Amino acid sequence: MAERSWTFGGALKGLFTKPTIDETTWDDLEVALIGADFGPDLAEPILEEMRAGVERFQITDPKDLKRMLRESIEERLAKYNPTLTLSERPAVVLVVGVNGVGKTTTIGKFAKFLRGYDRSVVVGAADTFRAAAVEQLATWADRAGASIIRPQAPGQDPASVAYQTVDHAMREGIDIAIIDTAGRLQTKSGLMDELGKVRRVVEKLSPIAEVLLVLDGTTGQNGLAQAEAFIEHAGVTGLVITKLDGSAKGGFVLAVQERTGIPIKLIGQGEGIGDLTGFTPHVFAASLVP
Ligand SMILES: Nc1nc2c(ncn2[C@@H]2O[C@H](COP(=O)(O)OP(=O)(O)OP(=O)(O)O)[C@@H](O)[C@H]2O)c(=O)[nH]1
Repeated sequence: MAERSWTFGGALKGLFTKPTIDETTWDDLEVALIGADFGPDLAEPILEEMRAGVERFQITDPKDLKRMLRESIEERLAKYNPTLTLSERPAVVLVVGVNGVGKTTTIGKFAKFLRGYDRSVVVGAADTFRAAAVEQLATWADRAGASIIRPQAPGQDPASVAYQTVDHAMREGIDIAIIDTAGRLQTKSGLMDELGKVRRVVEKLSPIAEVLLVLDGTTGQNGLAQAEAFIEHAGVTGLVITKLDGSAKGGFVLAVQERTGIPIKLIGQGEGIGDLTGFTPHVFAASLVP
């Protein structure tokens, strides 16, 4: 991840190469933070903290300010625990989020990621209304070396597919069951009812280990507004931020964690099957402020 290019790093470059810290430093830093989608709620306190630090430690070298910024971001990112809880057997993972954010791709990448740790995986295609979605998921499962439970007929009750997936995992001794869910229904309450039913039915067999909400990192704060219903109703335990490859919006990662109080657990950085990593605040902060 460290070798990825982050536009935010570029935005800060000119800033930290000036010979000394002056009044323009603060304007430039504010513009850079807002531009990188930290949002005003975070940009303000970070700026204040940096100003106070510069004063207190009599810092004049922009390089020292840069180090202080990186440390502050890391500390803020590390406030939540990014560890996935997958010790149950099977560990049931529900993946939720609106369509188009990269949910299917993430499930494929996640299955591959887990296979890399020698965990067996079954994915459940509980987004049953779109045949194309089932096929797309099947392709990813195949590439990842995971098995798949599909609906027997289009439009089959998503909860029954989810049930069959967990049941299959239990019978076959499969370590992880990842369940894809619908991202859009006619109404928000319909969607939440459906998710609620999936949960109840699955929980008859096994506790749910993780509910991962997938968010598109390029849509920033807007994307978060779209996902509000999931946060309120779906019992989300972790966030997955996708499409961060080459994104200028890396600050969104910190903003979304602070706004929701839900830890980031996975980061998607490309369309390839290997382009998913766990979330490591130290590495991420170093990528944001290189
Ligand atoms: N650059 C980049 N593209 C991604 C990433 N994750 C997903 N995508 C792309 O985003 C698009 C949508 O991804 P899907 O996985 O189909 O999204 P979805 O949420 O399942 O959407 P539906 O299939 O419409 O429900 C695809 O073109 C993916 O290749 C990522 O981390 N980086």
